Amino acid sequence: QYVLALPGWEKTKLTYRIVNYTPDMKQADVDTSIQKAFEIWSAVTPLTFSRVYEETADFYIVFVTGAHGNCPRRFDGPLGVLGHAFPPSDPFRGNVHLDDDENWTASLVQFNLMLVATHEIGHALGLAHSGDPRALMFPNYKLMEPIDFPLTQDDIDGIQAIYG
Ligand SMILES: O=C1CC=C(NS(=O)(=O)c2ccc(-c3ccccc3)cc2)CC1=O
Ligand SMILES: [Zn+2]
Repeated sequence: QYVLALPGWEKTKLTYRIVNYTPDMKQADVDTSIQKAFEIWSAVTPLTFSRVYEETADFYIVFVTGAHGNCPRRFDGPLGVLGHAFPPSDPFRGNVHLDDDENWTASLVQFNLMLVATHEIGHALGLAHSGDPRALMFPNYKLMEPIDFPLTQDDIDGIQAIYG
């Protein structure tokens, strides 16, 4: 009986750690933005995400710039790529890196952390980019109105194809 290599995580109870903070925002706003980003995905999947503080976690939210640690990818200074994350099939899975050469906000001013974090967490859960310009997994950042943007059906179809 072969084990199906699911493109997603093999468990539904997942944990995340906020490793460091950006100087652009109040720490409480970072906490809230990240929590909401995870909630968006847990609302449409059987997945749950709980925050841990010291021990190992499934997801690490890290603010970094340029070349960072042993990460195979590097950032490009202000603008350009805002973040990157690794799919569940990748040995770096769970790492969600945000480019701290960007200006991070909790408002409509770019770049809204919750928006970008939701996109990157979508990747970390196994989603690729979407062709739907309204989708959260669309490759280009654009501010969504209103700020409590809903997932599009395209995003929901994508994540439910993996976690059903
Ligand atoms: O794998 C990649 C490669 C390039 C990326 N570009 S980005 O960091 O500028 C980015 C682009 C779009 C978004 C986004 C799109 C729709 C809604 C919310 C965010 C977030 C980040 C993001 C990414 O995850
Ligand atoms: Zn990285």
